[in-house]
Formats: sequence, structure tokens, C-alpha cells
Amino acid sequence: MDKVYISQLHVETIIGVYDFEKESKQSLYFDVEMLTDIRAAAQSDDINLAVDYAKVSEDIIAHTTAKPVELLETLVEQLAALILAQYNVSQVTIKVSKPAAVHAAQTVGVEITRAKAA
Ligand SMILES: Nc1nc2c(c(=O)[nH]1)N=C([C@H](O)[C@@H](O)CO)CN2
Repeated sequence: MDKVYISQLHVETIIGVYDFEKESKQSLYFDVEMLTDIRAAAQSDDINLAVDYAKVSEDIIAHTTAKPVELLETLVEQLAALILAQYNVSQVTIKVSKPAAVHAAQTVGVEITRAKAA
């Protein structure tokens, strides 16, 4: 299956378990892979038949900054559900990295893959 992807989408938002994390924004970086058949878009050269990575990026930014959650797990599950519901995508993989969370690590995060129910 073909893929449309977004790499290292940067979003600043309130996120985290601890009280100090609820006071100032932190950086998150998203890598997103969406499985979709690109042939109809390619044959027609029509953005309306494509999974528009710009719109998906806007949706991720809007959702991530709209209502704070504590866990990265909560956020990526919400985003996967949003993308599967709103776009012509059979499967989505979302990896979110939170580089400032663990000082001794380059980055930490969560990755999930979710598919549309058959
Ligand atoms: N699996 C997870 N572990 C942790 C999370 C998380 O969202 N998922 N979050 C935290 C804290 O918010 C952390 O980022 C602050 O250092 C800890 N572990």
C-alpha cells in the first residue's frame, strides 16, 4: 500500500503528568505515516482525491493545542482516531517524541499503529 507521511511536525503545547508541566509549553515532534491508495489522486492530479498532508498537519496542531492531556498515549490515540475518521486512510502510524522529558535521553515517546475497522 502507498503512504503519505509527515516527518518531525513540531508542536508546542501543555502536556504532561506533573504539575510543573501544566505551567509551560513543551515541544512535541510527530512522525505520521498514512496508508492510502494514491492512484486516483495521481491519475487525476486532484488534491481533493489525495490525503492532504498540509490539512492533516493543521488538524494535528489544532487538536494537540486545543485541550491539554497528561499522557502521550492519550494524545496519539485521539489523533489516530481523528485521522482514520476524517481521511481516506486505511491505517495510520503516529510516533510522538518529547525530547525535553528525560535529560539523559536524546528523546522519548510513544508510537502506535491503528487501522480502520474492516
Ligand atoms: N509512557 C509514558 N511515560 C511517561 C509519560 C507519558 O506520557 N507516557 N509522561 C511522563 C511525564 O509527563 C514526563 O514527560 C515528564 O518528565 C513520564 N512518563
